[in-house]
Amino acid sequence: MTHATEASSSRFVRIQADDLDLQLHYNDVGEGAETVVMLHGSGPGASGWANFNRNIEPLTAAGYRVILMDCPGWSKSDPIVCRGSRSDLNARALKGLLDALDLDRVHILGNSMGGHSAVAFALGNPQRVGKLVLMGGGTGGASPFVPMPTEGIKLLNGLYREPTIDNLKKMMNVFVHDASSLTEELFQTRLDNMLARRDHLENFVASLAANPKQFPDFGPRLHEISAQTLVIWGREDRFVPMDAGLRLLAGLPNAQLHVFNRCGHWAQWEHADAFNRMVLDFLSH
Ligand SMILES: O=C(O)CCC(=O)/C=C/C=C(\O)C(=O)O
Repeated sequence: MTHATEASSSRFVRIQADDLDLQLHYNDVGEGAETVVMLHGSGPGASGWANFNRNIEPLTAAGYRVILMDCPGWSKSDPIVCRGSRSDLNARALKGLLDALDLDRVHILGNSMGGHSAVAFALGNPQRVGKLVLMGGGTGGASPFVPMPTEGIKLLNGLYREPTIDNLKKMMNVFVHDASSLTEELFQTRLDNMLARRDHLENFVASLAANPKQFPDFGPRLHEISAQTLVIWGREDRFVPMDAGLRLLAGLPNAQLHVFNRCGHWAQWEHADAFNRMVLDFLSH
């Protein structure tokens, strides 16, 4: 079997859905009767491939088709200033992508902003959702325990305003529990991704100025989602605190929660092997 690369799986599609008319970039890997869509987080330079490079192959090897959607305003997707709910904007973009690909029903795995967007999609399109996996995200809203914005989000916003290698390292050191796992190569790749699209960086800052609360609190509506949901969190998450995972567990009728010890905001990367086994088990039962 040949391994897919970012380049070999790179695709573009024009979506025209409601008031959205833009070009989206996505990666399409593997073949299978069931499809898992992966939605990345909101950091500068993030993309589906950057967030999930340790998770694609185990899923495709198990027989799933994996679609990595780059949200509007990230990577090779079109730029946008978001003045309303970014969770809902991404959900509309996902609906446009699934319509274009003729996919009726998919599982959705979302990281941070991707989790918020997966929940927004499930609320608007319940019949199109198989199972949900939410890591470090799923709803906005205040933490009862941790001052907000959190340390990680402050660093993330600072990096958007001043995209330097020093600010990138400060942010990434807070991403993970064990910063010794971060390599110079990883920093450089992420820096290159960021600086390749200064329009995305500027638009994110403009979006925050237009609406500081880009990710609404879905708490009051979580009970509407009947999809089986696996919520995964890092105990040392300094971006979106673990109590958000408890709010999801309390609100989603069919949710279970797994908390990794010694883990920051990137559970799918920091604990990739255990994460992949857990997701495969969850999807197949
Ligand atoms: O503000 C929030 O609730 C979401 C923050 C978020 O999505 C951060 C994600 C960061 C990454 O995963 C990344 O940049 O790779």
